[in-house]
Parts: sequence; C-alpha cells; structure tokens
Amino acid sequence: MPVTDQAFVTLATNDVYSKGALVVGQCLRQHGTSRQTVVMVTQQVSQSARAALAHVFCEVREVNMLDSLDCAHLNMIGRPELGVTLTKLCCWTLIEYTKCVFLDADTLVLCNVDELFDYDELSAAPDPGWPDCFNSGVFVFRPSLQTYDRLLRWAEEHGSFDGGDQGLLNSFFSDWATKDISKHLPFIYNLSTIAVYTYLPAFQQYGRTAKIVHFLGAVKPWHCKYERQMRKVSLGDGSLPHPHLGPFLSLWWVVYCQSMDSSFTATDTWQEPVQEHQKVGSVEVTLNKNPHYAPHVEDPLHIAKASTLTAPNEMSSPTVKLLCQRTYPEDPSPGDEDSASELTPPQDSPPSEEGGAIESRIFESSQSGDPMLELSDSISELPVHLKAKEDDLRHKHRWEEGRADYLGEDAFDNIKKKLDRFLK
Ligand SMILES: O=c1ccn([C@@H]2O[C@H](COP(=O)(O)OP(=O)(O)O[C@H]3O[C@H](CO)[C@@H](O)[C@H](O)[C@H]3O)[C@@H](O)[C@H]2O)c(=O)[nH]1
Ligand SMILES: [Mn+2]
Repeated sequence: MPVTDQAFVTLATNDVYSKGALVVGQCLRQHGTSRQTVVMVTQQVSQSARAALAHVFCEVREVNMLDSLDCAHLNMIGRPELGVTLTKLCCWTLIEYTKCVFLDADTLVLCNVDELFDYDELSAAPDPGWPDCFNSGVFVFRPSLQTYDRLLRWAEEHGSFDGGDQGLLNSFFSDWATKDISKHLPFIYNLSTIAVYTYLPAFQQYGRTAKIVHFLGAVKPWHCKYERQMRKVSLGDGSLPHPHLGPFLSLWWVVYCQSMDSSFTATDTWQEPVQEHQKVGSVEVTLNKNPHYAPHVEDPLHIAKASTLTAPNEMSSPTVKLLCQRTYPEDPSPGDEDSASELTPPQDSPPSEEGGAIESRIFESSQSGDPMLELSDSISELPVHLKAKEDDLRHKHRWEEGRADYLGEDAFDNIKKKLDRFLK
C-alpha cells in the first residue's frame, strides 16, 4: 500500500545534478518504495530535464534557489559551487508530508530503504571527515514551516561553517553527536565513497552490507566516461577514481541509462505532466503531478493554508545572503527548443558511448555554471597535456579535502619520491 504522507526527497539546481536526481528516483522505484518521491528543482533546470524527472518521480517541485555566497568557507573545502546547497533547506517546506528522507542527488540506493522512516528528525549518519558531525547527504526530517523559518534565521545570524548546508545543519542540530544515539543512522545508509580509500579494510569487511552509496566530493559518476556496450566506466584517461569504486560507478551508469531509456519507451502515451502553481507564503511552488506514477495525494496544496513563512528575499545578512530568484518559468512557447515534445528520440539513433543520443538531447542545455564541473565534464576531450593539468588539479582538490589516496598516488613511497625530486 502506498504511504501518501511520507516521501523521499532530493534536489537538483541545474541539469547536471538532474542526472544524479534521475538515478535516485529510478533506484527508489526499482526497489519498490511504498513512499512518495519528490525532486525539488530550481528555475535553472530546463523543461526537458524536468520532463525526464517527472517520468521517474511522483512530484517535481520548483523551489527558490538559496545561496550562501560564502566564498571564504567554500574555498576552504575547495568546493565554490556548494553555496547553492542551502536550497536543500526548502525540503522543510514540504509540509503535506509528515516525515521525509532527504537523499543527495549523488547517492545510489542499492535496495529498499523504507525502514529509514522508522527514524525521527534529525537522524543522519556520521560524516567520514569529522564523525562528530553528521553528513547531510542522507537525513530523516519532519517538514515544518516553523523549522524552515528558524533555519533561515539561523543562516542569517550564524552563517554556515563550511558555506554549505552541512555546516549550517550541524550547528542547528548541534546535539546530534551526543544526545540520542537512536538518531545516528548506520554508516551503510550513507557509505561515502571517500571511506573506500580512507579505510579500505573496513570497506572490505562491511562494504557488501551497504544500502546507500554516496559519491561525496568533487568527482561525480556523471563526470566519468561510460562505454555502454562494454559497460565500462572510467575517467577520460581510462583510469578510475579508485579501483574499488568501479562496480558502484558501473551500476550508477546502468541505472542512468535505464532511466533515460524508460523515459521514452512509451512515447505514444507520454503526456506532459500537469503543472500546478501554488503560492506558499512568499514561496511559489510548481507541482508537476505525473499522471503515470504519482500515487493519489488528497490535497497536496493544503500547504498554502498553513503558511507562516518569512520571505527569504526580505532577509539580508553580511554572512549569508539568501538569493531569491524568479520561482517558475513561463510556459514554454510553441517551438521552444526546451519543450518536452521535442524530446522524442529518433527511433534509429544508435546508443552513443556516454549514455546514448537520448541523454545528449535531454541534457544538451546542461550548464552547471561551474568551471570545475564543466572542466570535468569535458575531460575526455582534453588534449593530453591539459589532462595532466586537470589530473593535478583534481589531485590537489582531493588532497586539500583530506581525501588523500594513501594506498595509491599518495602512498608514502610516492610522496617520498616526489620529495626527493623536489629536494634534489
Ligand atoms: O550545483 C549544485 C550543487 C549541489 N546540488 C545539490 O546539493 C547536493 C549536495 O552537493 P554535493 O555535490 O552532493 O555535495 P557533497 O560532495 O556530497 O558534499 C558535502 O557537503 C555539501 C555542502 O555542505 C552537503 O550538501 C553534502 O550533503 C555533503 O555530503 C547535491 O547532491 C545536489 O542534490 C545541486 O543541486 N546543485
Ligand atoms: Mn553529495
């Protein structure tokens, strides 16, 4: 029986992260979740990406972009693009649900994880970098406009110690580490891929019990090159971020290709999802109710009646500036290249190396706006000397984030060799 008042929630603020969100939704469906599935998108996500997401999720909901613009802290973690992760906070506005589980768009759900709804707010797994903090890639929460409001005020007054949502949420739910062990999710619900190379023996011992894998860090599965025929994943130069990540990356790509294919297998019955616009306090939301997959929800818009939300754009702060953008796009005009009706793939299009012609059509407008991501996306086309530079940059980022590969590139012997060369 579908449970209508609980939902899995993810987020995509652009077409690139929409690829990850698609995989999250597809995995949840494939593993037969009885809960609703919601993807929050911002205005930057194209109509075509939304159409693909609407085929997989029960609901595609437009939310306002929130951005910390906190370059100083974000640079400390080497991830200038993560200010927009504050948009995650909008998940507390989904008050038609009594309880939700948030999943980052870079997670891979390996089995049915509906038991996560047995946990209460705020439950999360330890962060591998600082285990007295929780990682905000997977967490259980209770939507509430009061909590949302308090979170925004907290952001204004205190900022975020890492510039993203994780720093903010950890200081807001500051007793997580010590107060109630029942709110500590087992690590297998958020197995950060970084743990594979920081504690390989533990991964070998427990890795097979993993339920959700999290591709935490700057390099995501969608930055890899996938040879569909061979089912082979690699970085542009044929290497893997880490040999033990190969099976997870391959699985991510298999699911991604499945979701792209299945979005368009029944094009004759395909309908553009019905869009409903609703104002919730100052926040305007777009509900894309998918006629194929959405289990019936009685009154998804009763949210409007209880609204006490503070307008994000009325708030300003020297530490955290919350950007409020236009909340939903105009209807695409006839002939608009982004419109979903343009998406039917040519029947005879051969699968391309990186996920097929369908993918390139849907995400052809992909613009992360972030040079690092764009750089990684195009890594396979870089000439060799630039690839080496990109590898150096990636290595530098990994090192600065504390994700040294002590068993490989950063093994003691290699570091010693580099030192010897340097000291000569
Ligand atoms: O341009 C962006 C960047 C992020 N996201 C969303 O925000 C999530 C977090 O970003 P991600 O790149 O996955 O961050 P992580 O590498 O996982 O880094 C850590 O730090 C982030 C910032 O605090 C937290 O959001 C993460 O949960 C935490 O794992 C993504 O999965 C997406 O859902 C976007 O939609 N667009
Ligand atoms: Mn993540």
